[in-house]
Amino acid sequence: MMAFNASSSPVFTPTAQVAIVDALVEQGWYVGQNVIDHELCKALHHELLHMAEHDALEEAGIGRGHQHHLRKDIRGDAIHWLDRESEAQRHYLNAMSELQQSLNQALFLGLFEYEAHFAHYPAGAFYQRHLDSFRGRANRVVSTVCYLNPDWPADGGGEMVIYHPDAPHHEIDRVIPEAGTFACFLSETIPHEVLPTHRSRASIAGWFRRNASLGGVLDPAR
Ligand SMILES: O=C(O)CCC(=O)C(=O)O
Ligand SMILES: [Fe+2]
Repeated sequence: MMAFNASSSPVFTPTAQVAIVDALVEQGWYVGQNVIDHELCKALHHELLHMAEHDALEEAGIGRGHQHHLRKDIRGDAIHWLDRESEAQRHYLNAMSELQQSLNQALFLGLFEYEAHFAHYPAGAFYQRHLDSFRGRANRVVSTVCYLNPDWPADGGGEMVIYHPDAPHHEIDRVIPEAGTFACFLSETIPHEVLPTHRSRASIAGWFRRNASLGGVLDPAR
């Protein structure tokens, strides 16, 4: 696995963290290009491709717990949950902890933990329009996506479409999954989808969560 030197550079560009918080307050979503350190993206991309080549990814499903099932007609990615097993993962997760603190200070969201998985969409895969959290479930509060693909071609497909919270068919942005791009949005209100990709597409999807207690049963982390 590619060694990654964490002492090299900060994960976020200095202004990004402030811009993310401001955008979430103002409009509920944020997209920035060249925001995540390129060397880090390269190391994380390498790690994901290595797992994809060695059958170390699991097919992603929908629903949690007993309701979890595969639906290739809804989402076609394969995933691996981040587990701090590499320096690159630890560096990324540490930056997300910092972002969590900024979000809590500015938005009083009471974010409690962060979970994230690598996602690999093979050519032809997509993820239909969805919300990452259901209103009132209070589990996933803020979603993040970090893209890992260098030199994504104009005809590569695989864009993430962000829709208006009050008009779920009204497109408000289309995000090219280029390495360095970071997206962040409120999980309960922002509908989004991944358009069919024409080539192998790599990303890290993550969620800041609140600790939701459901009738005394703690909502499982995943
Ligand atoms: O990869 C993306 O652009 C978004 C993925 C997504 O919506 C999800 O995993 O919930
Ligand atoms: Fe999503």
